[in-house]
Amino acid sequence: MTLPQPTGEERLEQAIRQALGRVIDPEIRRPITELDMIGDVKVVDGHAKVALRLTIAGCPAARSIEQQTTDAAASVPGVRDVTVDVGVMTPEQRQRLTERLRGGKPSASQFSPDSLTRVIAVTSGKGGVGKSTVTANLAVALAAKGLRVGLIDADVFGFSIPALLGIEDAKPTRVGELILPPVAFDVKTISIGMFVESATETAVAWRGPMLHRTVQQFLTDVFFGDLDVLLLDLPPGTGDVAISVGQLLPHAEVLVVTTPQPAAADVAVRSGLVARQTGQRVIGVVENMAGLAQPDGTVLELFGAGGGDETARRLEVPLLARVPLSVALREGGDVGRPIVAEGPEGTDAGASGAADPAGVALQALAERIASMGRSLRGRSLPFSAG
Ligand SMILES: Nc1ncnc2c1ncn2[C@@H]1O[C@H](COP(=O)(O)OP(=O)(O)OP(=O)(O)O)[C@@H](O)[C@H]1O
Repeated sequence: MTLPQPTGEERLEQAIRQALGRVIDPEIRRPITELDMIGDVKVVDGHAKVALRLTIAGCPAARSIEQQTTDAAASVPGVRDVTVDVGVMTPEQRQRLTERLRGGKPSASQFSPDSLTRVIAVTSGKGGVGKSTVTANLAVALAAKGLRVGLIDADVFGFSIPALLGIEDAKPTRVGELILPPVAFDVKTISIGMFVESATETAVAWRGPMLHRTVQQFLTDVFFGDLDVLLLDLPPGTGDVAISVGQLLPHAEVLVVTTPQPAAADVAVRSGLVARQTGQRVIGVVENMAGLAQPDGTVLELFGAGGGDETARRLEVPLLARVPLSVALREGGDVGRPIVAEGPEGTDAGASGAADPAGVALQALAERIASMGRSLRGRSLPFSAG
């Protein structure tokens, strides 16, 4: 028996589907063919017609997906021109997609102790010590090393992460019950700030249970996909969010950011101790705003010295980095371009030819954290008895 051979046009249609497998949805970060976003593909006399189903109407990535679909189909030899019919998924198709993305599991935290993702919460005793700046740079530096990184900005009092990453106007896309986090510098980012109506409306007035539900929702309904590292920028101090995160992510590792001021060590130590009480493991301390090198070679210790060492000593953990005061670091934050995104050349201080010491220290911090591997505490290990 001979099987019917595909016609030339059927072969072209298959080749187009294959080429479309290279188009990645920028928010979900999977090939559009895997997401059932491609419907019929037809070729007649070299004219290709591709049905593209967007996840939602008004999808912010629509233009780019349509263009990439056209380009991919047009790249197939034998295709003369391409028409892309853009439509939107039906509610049933969207439901199937969200189920698939959840891996068939019911709505539950994606970051249970058994997940393969390292969860690192960044905390500080008080505000303004540069916790968000350190977190944003750490996330971008880890992503630049090829790790898959997610970042939750849970700092209700000063959700500064979107601005630090240059996405202050980004709004997450909703696909059914799933929320797709905006991506900046390869970091999937979600922030409480993306859910308040205007910059002047703040979430500060939110009460504990509402904050708890929001953090819980971030962990269940935001589609992060497979991550190597999830960073959380906590509000300063030991308030409701820190406690909720402690309850929801008891296996998280904790990084404490403090300044060199010895007097700040008390509150920094306290934030580490509260994290510890919920079962989390403090992995180290970062001293930020350390001495500023002067042109004459001296170091200006604007905020004193010793706070990082003191905090690390009292928490019995290593001081992982000392990040100096840096105009370039502050400016990078102001324009939404983290200093580590510039790479070693970008942190170049110009005339002196020396890389910016804050950028170097943050890169080294990322290096050190990546090399620590993930904690296996609280995780059930595979056991084989034979
Ligand atoms: N090493 C540094 N050198 C110079 N400026 C810095 C440094 N670290 C942070 N800053 C600046 O200090 C200010 C406060 O930083 P940031 O918002 O990161 O602090 P924070 O601890 O997250 O504050 P909060 O928790 O209160 O929101 C910002 O303007 C930031 O650019």
